[in-house]
Amino acid sequence: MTVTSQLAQLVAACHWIGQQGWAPATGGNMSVRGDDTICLLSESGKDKGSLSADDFIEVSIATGQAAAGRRPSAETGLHTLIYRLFPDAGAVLHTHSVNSTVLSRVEKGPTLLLQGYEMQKTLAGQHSHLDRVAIALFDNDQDIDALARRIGEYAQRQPLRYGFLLRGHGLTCWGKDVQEARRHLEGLEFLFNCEMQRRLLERA
Ligand SMILES: CSC[C@@H](O)[C@@H](O)C(=O)COP(=O)(O)O
Ligand SMILES: [Zn+2]
Repeated sequence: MTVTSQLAQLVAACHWIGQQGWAPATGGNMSVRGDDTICLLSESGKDKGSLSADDFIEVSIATGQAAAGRRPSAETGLHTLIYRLFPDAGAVLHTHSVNSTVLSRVEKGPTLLLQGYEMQKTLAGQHSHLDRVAIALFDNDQDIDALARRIGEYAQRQPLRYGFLLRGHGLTCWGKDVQEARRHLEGLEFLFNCEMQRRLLERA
């Protein structure tokens, strides 16, 4: 698949994310891999629900640098980290849904455990609701380089799959291409919604 067609799919995914209410008030950022060395990343501060292909900036995966005069996402360092850690990652989606923002604060442990849900099978390689899927959770940080270092160190010690939650901030997830990243996002958001409601009802 060409980068041009992946970018067209990413733009469509951004519009869909906006319609879901998962990128309010310019929140969120999205990217697609160009090749081993560059990715195309959303420009900082734009409404991610109404982006066009021109709003994506070429960024070096090694350095996070973009061409002079354009400002890629404030969270560039998280996208480039994912492309460096996972050579198979072809697209990264970061969103600010209410469920991911709240659940990531309610869960105090290092991972959000998902088990017992048929929809776990929306995640690549998952075949049974009986298996446990652990979504990593990190405390938020305005220092993105420090946050990226912390996530990188975690990935050296234990598996980091599908995506991670930042406490009180949102979800960052990826896939081998835009289609898979979008399926992971939709599947995880569905599972977060279920988990929120289950926790609320079981408390009552
Ligand atoms: C709108 S506040 C959220 C931002 O600080 C950030 O978390 C975010 O997701 C969007 O930043 P951006 O620089 O536009 O990619
Ligand atoms: Zn964000």
